[in-house]
Amino acid sequence: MHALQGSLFDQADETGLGPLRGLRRTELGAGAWVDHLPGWLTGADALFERLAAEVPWRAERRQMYDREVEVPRLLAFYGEGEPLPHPALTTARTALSRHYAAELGEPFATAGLCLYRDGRDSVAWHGDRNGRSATEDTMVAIVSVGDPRDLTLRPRDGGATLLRLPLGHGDLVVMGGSCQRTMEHAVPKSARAVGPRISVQFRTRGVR
Ligand SMILES: O=C(O)CCC(=O)C(=O)O
Ligand SMILES: [Fe+2]
Repeated sequence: MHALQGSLFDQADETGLGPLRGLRRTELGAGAWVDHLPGWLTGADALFERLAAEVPWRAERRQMYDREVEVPRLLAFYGEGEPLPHPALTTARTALSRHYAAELGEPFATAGLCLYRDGRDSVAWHGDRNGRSATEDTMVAIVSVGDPRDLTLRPRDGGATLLRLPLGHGDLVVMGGSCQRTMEHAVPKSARAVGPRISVQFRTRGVR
């Protein structure tokens, strides 16, 4: 289940991290920004396979008006202090906490994981606004492995999509500043035939 089709290029056995100095920032206005670094991870195939096989993925249901619907992706969550499901994720979190220490003022603490099984899985427009992120600046750092999917961003108070970032195998994206309050993000469904993708979101304490 959820196996990678072998179409991806990165066959290194060990998952590793490149330097973060290649990060490029895009300002979105109103204090929101996005940092992007394609191909941060090497050996991303190995990470994908381990996560797909070993994370206790959960299907969730949510109330939508008068009916209960299946959330269109599988989920897992690792709270503060819980061991992460792959050592490369621990290394990644440490590297991100160090890189952003001065600007963020606190470490990344939790990891949310999503598994998009195919192009029908998605996440609808939203901000990660549960907790302090509803009122304070924060950062959400996302590591993406598996088939590429677009992350789209638009202003929360209306308006067209400002940015469409193709997130590929081993890529890093960081949403920062006011992004969770002033912008919304989504991973739209794809009509193309796409294989599975796993997203790992690192957040600070008290932010979901
Ligand atoms: O799949 C992604 O990279 C985004 C997931 C997301 O926005 C969320 O879980 O809050
Ligand atoms: Fe989100």
